[in-house]
Amino acid sequence: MTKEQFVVTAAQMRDIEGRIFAAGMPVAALMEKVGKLISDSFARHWQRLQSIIPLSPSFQGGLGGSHVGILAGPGHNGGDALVVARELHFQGYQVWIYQPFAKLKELTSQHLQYAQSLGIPCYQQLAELPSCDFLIDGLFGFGLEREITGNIAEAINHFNDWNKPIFSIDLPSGLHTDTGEVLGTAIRATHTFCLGLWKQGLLQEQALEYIGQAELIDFDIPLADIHAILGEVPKIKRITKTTVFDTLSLPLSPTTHKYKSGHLLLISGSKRYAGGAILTGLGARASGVGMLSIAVPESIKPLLISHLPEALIIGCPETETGAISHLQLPSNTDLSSFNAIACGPGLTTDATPIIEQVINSDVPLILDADGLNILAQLGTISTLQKRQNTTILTPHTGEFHRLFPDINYQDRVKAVQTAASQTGAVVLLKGARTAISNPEGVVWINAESTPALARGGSGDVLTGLMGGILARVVNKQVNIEDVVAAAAWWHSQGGILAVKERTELGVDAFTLTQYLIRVLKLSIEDIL
Ligand SMILES: NC(=O)C1=CN([C@@H]2O[C@H](COP(=O)(O)OP(=O)(O)OC[C@H]3O[C@@H](n4cnc5c(N)ncnc54)[C@H](O)[C@@H]3O)[C@@H](O)[C@H]2O)[C@@H](O)CC1
Ligand SMILES: [K+]
Repeated sequence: MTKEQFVVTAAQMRDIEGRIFAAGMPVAALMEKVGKLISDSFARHWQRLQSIIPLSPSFQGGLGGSHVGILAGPGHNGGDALVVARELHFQGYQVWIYQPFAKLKELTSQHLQYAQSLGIPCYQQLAELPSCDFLIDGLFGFGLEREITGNIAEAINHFNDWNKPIFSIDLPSGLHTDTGEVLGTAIRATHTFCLGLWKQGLLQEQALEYIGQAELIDFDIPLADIHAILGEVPKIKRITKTTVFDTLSLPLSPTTHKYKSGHLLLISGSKRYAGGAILTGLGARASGVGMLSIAVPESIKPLLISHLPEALIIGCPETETGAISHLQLPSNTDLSSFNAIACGPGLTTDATPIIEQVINSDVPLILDADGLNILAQLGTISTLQKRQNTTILTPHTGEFHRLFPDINYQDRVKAVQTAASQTGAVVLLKGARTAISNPEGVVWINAESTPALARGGSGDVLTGLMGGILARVVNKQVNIEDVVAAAAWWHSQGGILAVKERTELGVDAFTLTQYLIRVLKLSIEDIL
């Protein structure tokens, strides 16, 4: 595993840190190292930002004219900030410190004393602090243990109102390290320098409006110490490019043939929602699946053929409302002919018999959209107990609530873990930070995405893409949650690339399908 994949709580980080100190690393030396890494990273951002944001009227250009406000708290987060203050001072920035606390930890107090001896102005009263071009927030890190109130809360709100770039050290002060909840009030950072390992709270949706652009500052925590606390196979992980490429099974074997590259059956679409079937098909196309069959109502078969000439389109008898009434597979074919089935987009809830049929089959199955709505009507847990083979559920929040009305989804990580353990399925809960859990509670979080994907049809593309990957690799001893994670990552990276080229408004679901192979190509080039 790479450092980028680990996710820790405050307690775990403290234990990991404790091992490093017990092994002989001096606390002060580590703080020094971290402070230097932060100031270097800040300097890189400063170079970029000074050219694009309006600076204070007194700004003269050059480091000396750039006013940096350092917000220093009472603990070691404040200590980090004070090391940064000293480093930036020596690099030539004009630095001011805001430090409103009466009592500081020993090391923090020493750094403050030295900074003051260098002539760096230090203010305890907010009103005395001059206006700054940038702020560095070291008020609280993972040691925040209760709500922020009084003059500190007022100061945080005041800094947020300044509308200047704020660089938070470790995490924006005021966020709960594990849940991302705002404890009273919190700094709205434009950048967050997360120290050492990703804190769980930074991957929670409720934190997103506060963390801005987040980056990991790697300060060389030994892997042995991480594994000693998180276990050999950590429970909660962040999806990265490396994990995805381990799962995609590339390059192809030179002797492969189409059936070795998987056969996927998509069951999707209705007369009313024909587009869902097309988008699911185009998502599956990008997966490189060897054989693609798509079951749709007979009346939309010509439309599907025109969009996906490579696929076998199976026209099925339809209900009066234009939904598939029952599957009519070609002769010599039954459901066991397929490596995977993905089912749901555009079906309408009139397709109940189809869902019952695929649930009763012994084939790896993805249920999405109306597939999930029908499952909820049938009774989620009792119905899935009948399943022998892999099941993947891909709800958005509304569908999740219909499937699992008793599970509180405020803490999304806990919610997917509970849903997966109750059903035996792998559950993916869609959102700005999609979370995926297997029944044993192993969780993947997709930490990079774009709000541009919050559009109709985007989920259909994901279902097709995931179905195709599943069919390709399901017989290759992969973990099912890794397949789901690979699809989620690929889908959102496609969206991110599309935003770069077309803006956030330019990523309709069809356009997204056109970016999937492009982003894969760029990622492969990046890895090689
Ligand atoms: N984990 C590591 O290995 C490293 C951690 N470092 C830094 O150390 C930080 C953690 O340091 P600490 O444990 O000292 O914790 P913090 O610096 O996050 O803050 C703890 C202090 O704040 C006080 N406090 C907590 N909640 C408060 C509230 N609501 N209102 C007022 N005061 C409150 C506590 O009494 C304590 O004095 C990290 O976030 C990081 O910045 C780095 O120095 C180097 C390496
Ligand atoms: K902070």
